[in-house]
Amino acid sequence: MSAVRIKICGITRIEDALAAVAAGADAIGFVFYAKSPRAVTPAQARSIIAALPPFVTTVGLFVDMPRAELRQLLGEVPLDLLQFHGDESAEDCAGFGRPYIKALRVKPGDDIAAAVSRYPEASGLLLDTYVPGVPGGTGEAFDWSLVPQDAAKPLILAGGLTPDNVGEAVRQVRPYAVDVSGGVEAAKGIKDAAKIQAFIQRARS
Ligand SMILES: O=C(O)c1ccccc1N[C@@H]1O[C@H](COP(=O)(O)O)[C@@H](O)[C@H]1O
Repeated sequence: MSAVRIKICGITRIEDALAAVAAGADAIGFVFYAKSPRAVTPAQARSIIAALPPFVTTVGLFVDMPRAELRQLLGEVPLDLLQFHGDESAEDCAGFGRPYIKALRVKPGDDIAAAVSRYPEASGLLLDTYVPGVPGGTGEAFDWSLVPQDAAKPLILAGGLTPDNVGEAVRQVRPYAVDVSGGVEAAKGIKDAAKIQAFIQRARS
């Protein structure tokens, strides 16, 4: 089995992006959702991306952004992959000329395999925790036993992951990738380089 891929999300500063890459992250994520404490402007994201070395996937996170606004943003920021984290349908996610992943917010009793089948064009599905009224970035984990072992798409595990629980999460779920935001922060929107290092080392050990 290949090594689990790792995305560090909610990057707002060049130094945090470089710390993530130096620690071995495969992807970094930018939150384009104004209500998030980790929100960045297109200009901020562009200047962080300009500082990156090659072969780092840049991901833009959106929550029900109007199509015209998203199209304009994609003309301004060189994003490799789109992460739809709201109530977008498969049609809402398509037609932007970029691969995408769709976040599913998981709650007890959910049939994740059935939800995956609703997004046949997605590159993968990201599993986050359902918390009423909050689209994501809650720092809460869900019941990992709900994750199917034979999903039709690569699964990215998210929601409340930390350096302390990511090793067990990877052992139990065997996801394609893991995604973290709050678990590697010193404060909202500010990453902690030591936590990023510990997270990546434990995810892959
Ligand atoms: O990070 C945010 O503020 C955010 C806002 C709106 C939607 C998603 C958001 N973050 C994503 O949520 C998951 C889990 O985050 P955490 O590790 O539990 O803090 C992750 O994919 C973040 O990218």
